[in-house]
Amino acid sequence: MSLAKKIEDFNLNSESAKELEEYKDILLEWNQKMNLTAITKSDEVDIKHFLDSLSLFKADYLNGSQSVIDIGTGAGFPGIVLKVYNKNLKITLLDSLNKRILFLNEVIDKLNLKNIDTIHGRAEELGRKLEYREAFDVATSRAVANLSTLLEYDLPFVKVGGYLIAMKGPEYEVELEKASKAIEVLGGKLEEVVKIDLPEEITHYLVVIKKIKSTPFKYPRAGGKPKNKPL
Ligand SMILES: C[S@@+](CC[C@H](N)C(=O)[O-])C[C@H]1O[C@@H](n2cnc3c(N)ncnc32)[C@H](O)[C@@H]1O
Repeated sequence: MSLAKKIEDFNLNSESAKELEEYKDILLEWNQKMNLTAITKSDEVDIKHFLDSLSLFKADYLNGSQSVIDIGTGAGFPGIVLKVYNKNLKITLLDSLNKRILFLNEVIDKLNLKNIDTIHGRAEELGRKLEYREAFDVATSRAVANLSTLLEYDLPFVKVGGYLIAMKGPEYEVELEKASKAIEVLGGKLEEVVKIDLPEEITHYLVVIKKIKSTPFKYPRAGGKPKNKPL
């Protein structure tokens, strides 16, 4: 099945489809020299990286010109794919591993993407900086941390009235239960959970948290606490 066929639901235009093919070529080439993804078959990249990232458009939060920060973006999932699909989005890609940032800069350059930045650093440190604090309409993360930890990493970046969209597997229900205190303390409210069915019987969930009040300044906590001692 071609990429175009698999993603026909999304009405991807030919320019975006070409960009995704080029992105895949760069990803698989760089992946031979550095560890960017465990997914190395072209077809698998289409489904598990591209289609999965595009699934964020199934929820109605990214169809305008929102500012979006993708926290723990790794090789650019979902952030680069969001930009390729909706050129109006203002995207910031954040990751704590500099070699991944170098890769992302190369992709941005080769695909000639505009209005997209990269930041190298740890979410729990950058989220305390005024220039990033409550500066984004939407934060996204896939495969970065359990939900309680993720809330402390991501919600400080989100404007009041904005959203965190966490891409999760079937374990999301247990994570949500454990995260009820973190959601409240950090200024969030569960908005909805969107079920995503991908080919090959893969099911994912978008856990959407709305930011309803400012995150208290003592969060995110220092010293690895968000990860080691989740709220
Ligand atoms: C398993 S990878 C997932 C990458 C990508 N989101 C994906 O789904 O393919 C997790 C990424 O999060 C980054 N990361 C983990 N903790 C982080 C933190 N506290 N701040 C920033 N980046 C972090 C790692 O460097 C890594 O690139």
